Amino acid sequence: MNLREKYNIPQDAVITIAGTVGVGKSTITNALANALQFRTSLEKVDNNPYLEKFYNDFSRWSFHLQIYFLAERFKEQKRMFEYGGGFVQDRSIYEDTGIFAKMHYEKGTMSSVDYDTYTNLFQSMVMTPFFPHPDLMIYLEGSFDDVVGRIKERGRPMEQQTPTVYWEEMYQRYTNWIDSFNACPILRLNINEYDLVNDPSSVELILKRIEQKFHQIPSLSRS
Ligand SMILES: Nc1ncnc2c1ncn2[C@@H]1O[C@H](COP(=O)(O)OP(=O)(O)O)[C@@H](O)[C@H]1O
Ligand SMILES: Nc1ncnc2c1ncn2[C@H]1C[C@H](O)[C@@H](COP(=O)(O)O)O1
Repeated sequence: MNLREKYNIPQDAVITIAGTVGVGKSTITNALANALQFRTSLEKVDNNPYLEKFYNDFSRWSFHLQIYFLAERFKEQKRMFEYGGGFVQDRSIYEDTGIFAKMHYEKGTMSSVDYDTYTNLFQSMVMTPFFPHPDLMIYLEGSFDDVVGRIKERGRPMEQQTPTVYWEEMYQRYTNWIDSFNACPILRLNINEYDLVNDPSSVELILKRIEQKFHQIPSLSRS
């Protein structure tokens, strides 16, 4: 019996991983997909033509970057549902608008015209009854110091040069955003509850939590 069967996780499930930058989404995405024999939908940082420019000049590039991310995530969304599920996704599409676009608009690094254009596009593409939502969102949370420690340890130059207040603002926004998120069921996971880097077998603790969550919600407990 494989781990997916052991923990009664449907083979067509789509699980999305949410949480602030550096909290550990990519790490858990790969570990869960590997354990479940699911495909991954990864956020590609290296080939992003706007990301570095954006970190150098938020005002100049924030709109371009949001449009780019929206297009990429929408393509990925389509791919996941065309395959008939069986995916773990690194970051949900909801964070782009609920966290990033909103934050840049409210902080003055995206104009109101650009923000309106972006949110109209987002709403007509995503927030419609025709858009399939994930079966489960795993929301990763941890202390701000741990998260910033991980950003430093990972060492992406564009993130190192970004002032800590940027990560603080984002961290606060995530904390508020998740409390009112309701587009799909949520499993909250504290990053101190598992350690995929030093103890790969801790993926089973996470699978157990997913199984319990799927059981609590009748619409998720298909097999
Ligand atoms: N359980 C863990 N313990 C220690 N370090 C971790 C753990 N999970 C992830 N990391 C490290 O934290 C950094 C950020 O993780 P990553 O998965 O890239 O985060 P995200 O995708 O959320 O930005 C990486 O250097 C990664 O190796
Ligand atoms: N929608 C976004 N707007 C601005 N920046 C974003 C967005 N989505 C991701 N990012 C940035 C944040 C990080 O620097 C990289 C990758 O994110 P990570 O949380 O490390 O996977 O892209």
